[in-house]
Amino acid sequence: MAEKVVAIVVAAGGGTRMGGPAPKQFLALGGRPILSWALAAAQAAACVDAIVVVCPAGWEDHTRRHCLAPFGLDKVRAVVAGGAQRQDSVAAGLEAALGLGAHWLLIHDGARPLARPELFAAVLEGARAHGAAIAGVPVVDTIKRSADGRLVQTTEDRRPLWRAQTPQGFRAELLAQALQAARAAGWSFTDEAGLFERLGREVRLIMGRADNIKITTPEDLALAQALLGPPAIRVGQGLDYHRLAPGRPLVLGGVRLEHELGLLGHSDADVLTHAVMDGLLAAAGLGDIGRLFPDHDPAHKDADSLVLLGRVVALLAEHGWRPAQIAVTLVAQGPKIAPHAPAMAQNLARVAGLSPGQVNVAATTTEAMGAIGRGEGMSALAVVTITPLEGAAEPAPSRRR
Ligand SMILES: Nc1ccn([C@@H]2O[C@H](COP(=O)(O)OP(=O)(O)OP(=O)(O)O)[C@@H](O)[C@H]2O)c(=O)n1
Ligand SMILES: C[C@](O)(CO)[C@H](O)COP(=O)(O)O
Repeated sequence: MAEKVVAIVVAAGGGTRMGGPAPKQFLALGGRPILSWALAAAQAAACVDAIVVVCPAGWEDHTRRHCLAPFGLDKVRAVVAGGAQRQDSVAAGLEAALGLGAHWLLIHDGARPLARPELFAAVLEGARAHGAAIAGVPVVDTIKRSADGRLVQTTEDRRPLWRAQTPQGFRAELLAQALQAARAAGWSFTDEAGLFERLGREVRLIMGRADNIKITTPEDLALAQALLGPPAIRVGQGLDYHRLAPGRPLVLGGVRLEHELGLLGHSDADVLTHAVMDGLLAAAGLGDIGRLFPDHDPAHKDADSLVLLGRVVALLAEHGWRPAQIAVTLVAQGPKIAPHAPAMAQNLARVAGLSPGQVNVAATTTEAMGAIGRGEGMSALAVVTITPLEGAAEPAPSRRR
């Protein structure tokens, strides 16, 4: 039977050097939590069989909802609470990993979002050969020593110096022994390899990459953002039709218009808002409103479509997206839409979290051609853009005011 490889992603630190509204691993980078990127790298590494996530105590639910659920991380088998020191967090992750039958461990910082999946494989290979291996990069700057942070004492020889990164790979039983020895002796280390060195064990260096940065300060966040490139924009199109019938209200963009006919449908049949919802769902790759709000579900009978739009916007947010711009055109022979278009745009903007300038409502007739021209119905076509949601960290359990 193949030996089991478990990645332990440690994300239980407080992020004190970063500051901010939540521990840094929950802050948004490119529209999604930093931790989710680190987990995605472990997930994408073919050599990793399972992942254990270590988060701050009290953040388990937040971690599951915001860092796991939206990202299809199906290798994650456990979310456990860490401790005050990194070592305690690794120990908590180790216990869960041993419970999963781990033979090999790859410890990775939840604060290193840009690690490449192939680095996991390279470190594992090094660990298999030597019992322990870590990613690292040679120091490239000239290194000065200063006792007081003002005056230089000496210039160090940088040639033997490396900057340690993660992943760090270990035979599981060796790491368990090392942690036990450290606990007994009261040793404390900023990385797991330090324990091995102290025990006189061999640790193999594997060439990492300079861009595998650990996000520690606000400057690192800006650098990581620059390395990721500009935020993605996605485009979606939505198209909807409804028949006109007597005895029905005519609601368009949440505005009720005086008209002898209204649109027929299971909900309030707000064709304009329906097209916008379909556009948003299409842009996020989340299907369409028929799938989300089936017309046989009594819960949606006569539903206010602006409320449904609110639910679509919330669903997008769960997947790390927010609306960026909405352009929607109503095709109707009458009544005259132009006087009401600003109020419709305002309604859509309010619910989508946009400013009115980011929403355009236009209308056209078919010059009396076809069914719509004969006043039998209306249609609407929306083109929308969405962008990654920034500041995805929700109000934090431990820092909620
Ligand atoms: N008690 C701790 C401390 C750190 N870590 C994790 O170890 C990684 C590297 O640590 P560091 O960058 O020092 O994170 P913080 O401890 O959060 O940062 P700070 O020292 O600024 O508070 C991070 O993913 C961090 O969440 C952890 O799991 N448990
Ligand atoms: C493990 C590590 O990321 C390797 O660079 C680093 O040692 C963590 O140290 P920190 O002092 O907790 O930032």
